[in-house]
Amino acid sequence: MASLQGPRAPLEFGGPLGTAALLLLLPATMFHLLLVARSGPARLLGPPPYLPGLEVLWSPRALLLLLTWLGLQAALYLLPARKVAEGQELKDKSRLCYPINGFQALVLTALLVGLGVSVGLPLGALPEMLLPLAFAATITTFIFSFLLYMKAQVAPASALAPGGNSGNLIYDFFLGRELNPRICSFDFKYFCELRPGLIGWVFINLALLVQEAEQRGSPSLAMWLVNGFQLLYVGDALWHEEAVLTTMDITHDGFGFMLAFGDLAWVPFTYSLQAQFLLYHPQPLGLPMAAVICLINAIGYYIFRGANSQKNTFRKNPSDPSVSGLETIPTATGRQLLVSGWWGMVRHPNYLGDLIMALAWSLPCGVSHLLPYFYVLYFTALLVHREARDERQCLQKYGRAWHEYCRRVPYRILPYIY
Ligand SMILES: NC(=O)C1=CN([C@@H]2O[C@H](COP(=O)(O)OP(=O)(O)OC[C@H]3O[C@@H](n4cnc5c(N)ncnc54)[C@H](OP(=O)(O)O)[C@@H]3O)[C@@H](O)[C@H]2O)C=CC1
Ligand SMILES: CC(C)CCC[C@@H](C)[C@H]1CC=C2C3=C(CC[C@@]21C)[C@@]1(C)CC[C@H](O)C(C)(C)[C@@H]1CC3
Repeated sequence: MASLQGPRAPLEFGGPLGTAALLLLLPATMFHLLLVARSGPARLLGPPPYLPGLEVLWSPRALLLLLTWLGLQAALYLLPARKVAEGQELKDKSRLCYPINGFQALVLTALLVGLGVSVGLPLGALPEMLLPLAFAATITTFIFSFLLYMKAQVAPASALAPGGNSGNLIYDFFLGRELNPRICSFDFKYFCELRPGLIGWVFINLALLVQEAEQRGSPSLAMWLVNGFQLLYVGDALWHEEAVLTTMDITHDGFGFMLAFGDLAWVPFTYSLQAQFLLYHPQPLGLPMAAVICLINAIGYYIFRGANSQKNTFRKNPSDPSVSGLETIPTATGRQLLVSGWWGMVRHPNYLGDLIMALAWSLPCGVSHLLPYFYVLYFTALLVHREARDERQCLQKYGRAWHEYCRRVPYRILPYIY
């Protein structure tokens, strides 16, 4: 099939071969982590304790639970929103509308789960279902991505993403062809990015905490910290939901296997790894160390939130008093680049804050195992790769002004180091 994207569009993730490998590697890694977290030695780099058969992985009950969860989150998405936000301008100069009711969905889900628990819903039984749930989520995302691929076949050219339309089936299936696949006003990518997986992650964490309390009388301090930090992260993402409309995922990437699997399977089942590890490998944690870890998380959050809010405010209204005094570089597009404040420190201060928080989420698990640090390692690789992708796109968008920005702010993520 002929290439549908420009002849100069570079292939990402190692092209068709790299993406074919990732189609297998990502689910395999997720299952490896789930199996190893509950094994005695919990060795990240060792073999899994056993290879589960279909009788362990396949459960109609788990599939039903997953579909009920997706249905519930979709229903909450469709509830009246406190605000409807406009997305970035599209190729055809139009803008899409998005409901801002993610935080409301989190609160309503908490109320519904609370109600369920009060009438006997066994939340503490969820950890035992993680393997079949992850399997159901994997199958569902393969089918979902296939449907998204088929839907893109009939989408107009203006609705296609800049990447993901190379003409190679595997590559395009992985990256995603359509930028904003929708049925009526229901936006699949926006829905998946922030709702079922992210909210599912905090409820899996909560179930692990409840199970720990059932096994040992009360949740450990380490489990409280991991739950608290990650709830703050998810609550923050939903509170600032509108900001996701300017991320690369929404404005640039198509919706295919990478994001569908990432949002619906990878996030809930691997981002809850620290809490999974703690349930099977309790770790002592004293108050002074807990205080230090809280401080690290607070510093990370302060940088992450400060940097993201500064850029979002500036992009929405450059004359807002909180950003109007900052130094900027003009670009040929009419947009400006911040060159002081957080964005004058490094070119991705928000990544730095996110990485500091990632470390704080792993530290409560002690230093006896590498496994709970998987998130820090994976996230560093993801953000370094993401930074390089963003850098390429910014260079294309801003040309000489971007070179000037790089000259004035030479470090990417970590001052004086990288
Ligand atoms: N937990 C997780 O798994 C993940 C979390 N994240 C987090 O998501 C958040 C969003 O990340 P992401 O979408 O990658 O990227 P950013 O929010 O960093 O956005 C990058 C864009 O910001 C704009 N920009 C860059 N430099 C400047 C500047 N100096 N002044 C003004 N605008 C600038 C450019 O777009 P333009 O000029 O067009 O506005 C650029 O394309 C981050 O906090 C990240 O840590 C990301 C991935 C995974
Ligand atoms: C499976 C692959 C290895 C890659 C999948 C990547 C996805 C898991 C991530 C891509 C960008 C993400 C973002 C968030 C979660 C992870 C994914 C989907 C985010 C919603 C987390 C919360 C933050 O506050 C945010 C800024 C809203 C994030 C946006 C990007």
